[in-house]
Amino acid sequence: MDKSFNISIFYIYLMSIEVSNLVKTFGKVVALEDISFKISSPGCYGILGPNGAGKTTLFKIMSTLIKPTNGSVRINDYDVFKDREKALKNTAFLVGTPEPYDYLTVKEFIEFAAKLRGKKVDVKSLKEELDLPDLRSRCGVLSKGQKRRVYLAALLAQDPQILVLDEPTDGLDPIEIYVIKNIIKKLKKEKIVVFSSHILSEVQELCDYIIIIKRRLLWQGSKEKLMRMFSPKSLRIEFLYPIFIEEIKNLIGDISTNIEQVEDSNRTFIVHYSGNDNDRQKILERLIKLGIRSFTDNTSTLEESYIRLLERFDKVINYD
Ligand SMILES: Nc1ncnc2c1ncn2[C@@H]1O[C@H](COP(=O)(O)OP(=O)(O)OP(=O)(O)O)[C@@H](O)[C@H]1O
Repeated sequence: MDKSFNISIFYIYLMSIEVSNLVKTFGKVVALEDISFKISSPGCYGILGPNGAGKTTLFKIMSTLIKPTNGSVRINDYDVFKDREKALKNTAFLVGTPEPYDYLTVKEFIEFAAKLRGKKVDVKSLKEELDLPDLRSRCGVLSKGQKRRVYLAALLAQDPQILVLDEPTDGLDPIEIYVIKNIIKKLKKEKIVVFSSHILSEVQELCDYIIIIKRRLLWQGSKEKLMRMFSPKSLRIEFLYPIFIEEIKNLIGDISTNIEQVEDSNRTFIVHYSGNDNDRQKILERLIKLGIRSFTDNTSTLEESYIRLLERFDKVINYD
């Protein structure tokens, strides 16, 4: 068997993050309550949750910045507190707003980061990839977005297997966001990228797997499954002639979960249904009697599924 193939299997096999029964309290505030999940293959993993849900607390524990009240985090099968050096050797964190050292030049800072991990770095190719500022500039004079890119470049220079990025695009301009998104898309093919952002279109674009926390773990699973389970499907139907909503209700009221009239139109309606293909077919067969001009399947967004999931859990979980 090809030797490089063997090595790459071994490399992938080693990558893992295992969070077990994690609890963190700050006095009376319970930030994390019994969180467990395991990540063990390359991809982009979105950690989502509303403000104060515990995401940063989780990342801080993973990076050993703070200790948990209970539970453990293992990275590449090493406990991050008991075997810190081995656990974090191939892991890079961008948590909070870390900044490169003011008095080092961009090149010096990136080389310094690589040296810390005993790696050689091609700073010029990183400059191209991340559209970095002049390598001779002192980091202290850079803008916020430039500093973020330089810091990210320094993390990449360490060639980690796992990257934990807490809101890496927060406060950046659209071009900078575009650059960082492209880097993540590239990295996730071979590495584990754990990523958090409040911009759910970004998460939808980048992440394959979603973990939602709100103090407790509310969801873990593929993005597709989340969107399938928490977004009822809908059809946008345009009729040939003006229609009263009651006429539609009379025909499909037993199948549709909700019918909305599109603003300023008495011909276009959004018909929500369970997502079942048979129901979709029945809706169209029955409404054809009213004269359909066109119809499209409305695609739902991750944001809609996320909001729906939180609403559902808020009804059953008492967070007080
Ligand atoms: N050092 C601390 N002392 C006291 N309470 C804290 C501390 N750090 C976090 N908390 C509390 O723990 C909870 C979780 O905060 P955390 O910053 O982890 O949330 P988050 O999901 O990252 O929020 P955001 O999306 O707003 O960044 C909040 O109620 C917060 O007030």
